[in-house]
Amino acid sequence: MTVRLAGVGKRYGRGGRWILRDVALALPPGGIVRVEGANGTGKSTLLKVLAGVERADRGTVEVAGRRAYVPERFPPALPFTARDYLRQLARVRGLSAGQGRRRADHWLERFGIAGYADTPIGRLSKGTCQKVAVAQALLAEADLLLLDEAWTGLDRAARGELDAAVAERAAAGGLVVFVDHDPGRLAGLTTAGHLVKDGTLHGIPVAAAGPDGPRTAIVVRAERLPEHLPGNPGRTPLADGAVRLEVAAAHSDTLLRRLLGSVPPVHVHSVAPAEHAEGGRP
Ligand SMILES: Nc1ncnc2c1ncn2[C@@H]1O[C@H](COP(=O)(O)OP(=O)(O)OP(=O)(O)O)[C@@H](O)[C@H]1O
Repeated sequence: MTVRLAGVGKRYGRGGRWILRDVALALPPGGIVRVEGANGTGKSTLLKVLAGVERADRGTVEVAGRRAYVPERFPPALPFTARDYLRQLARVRGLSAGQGRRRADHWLERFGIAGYADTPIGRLSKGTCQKVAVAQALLAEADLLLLDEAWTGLDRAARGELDAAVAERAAAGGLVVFVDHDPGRLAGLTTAGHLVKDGTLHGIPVAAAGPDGPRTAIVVRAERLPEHLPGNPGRTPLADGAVRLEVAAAHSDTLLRRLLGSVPPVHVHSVAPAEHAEGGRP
């Protein structure tokens, strides 16, 4: 398990109201978990406890591995440029200077903000600042990624990138726990859901991409395919050297985005519903 909570209670200040009263939670690696609930019920509090930025007042909190967290409110007036901030954070997380540089540049590029890399964070627009907040968490490649309304304020392209990044993290064995008020967020990718109510968690159904649901086949040709791909597609080598990837349709957009952004490049030959795909279904 990446996360195991038992009997967790949290209140702010001695004698304060118990926000979380009795939370039990066990989450294995490789999942995407939705946390929902009405305003003020304790969703952010739960994520803070998971992130280790707030301590539980009772119960046990076990988290295996490295954590990264996008808080609901990102402190915007930091005395760094976006690039320096990301590099600093990478260093704090134990990455080498070279790795930090590469990952900072990678995420600045993916979120379309490389042009703002040398701008002090305090002068960035709200949405650009949010992209930096998201990038600092993603560059850690953490075992537990916590996203508190991380999509808020992002433009459409960045929301898609974040969706893809979440799918990639889960495909690589990471656990992602997110709070978002959009009920459709990561629909089809989410593996479990919990409602926070009256200080406890209640399991809720999620529209997971079932093994019997629609699938998409993508035929590609590449010198080298990335090891981890969103949705863990099945890979079938074809006679002409191409590879047929088959994935749950809900993952196909994120998989395509990942393939199109791959280095070395991946050439996409066809995309089709699996039953009509080139090469047929195995
Ligand atoms: N630092 C704090 N000090 C005191 N009370 C706090 C603090 N942070 C949160 N609270 C209170 O704890 C309760 C739960 O807040 P929390 O932010 O966890 O809820 P939420 O479900 O994430 O809400 P929202 O959907 O509005 O973001 C609220 O009543 C809030 O006022």
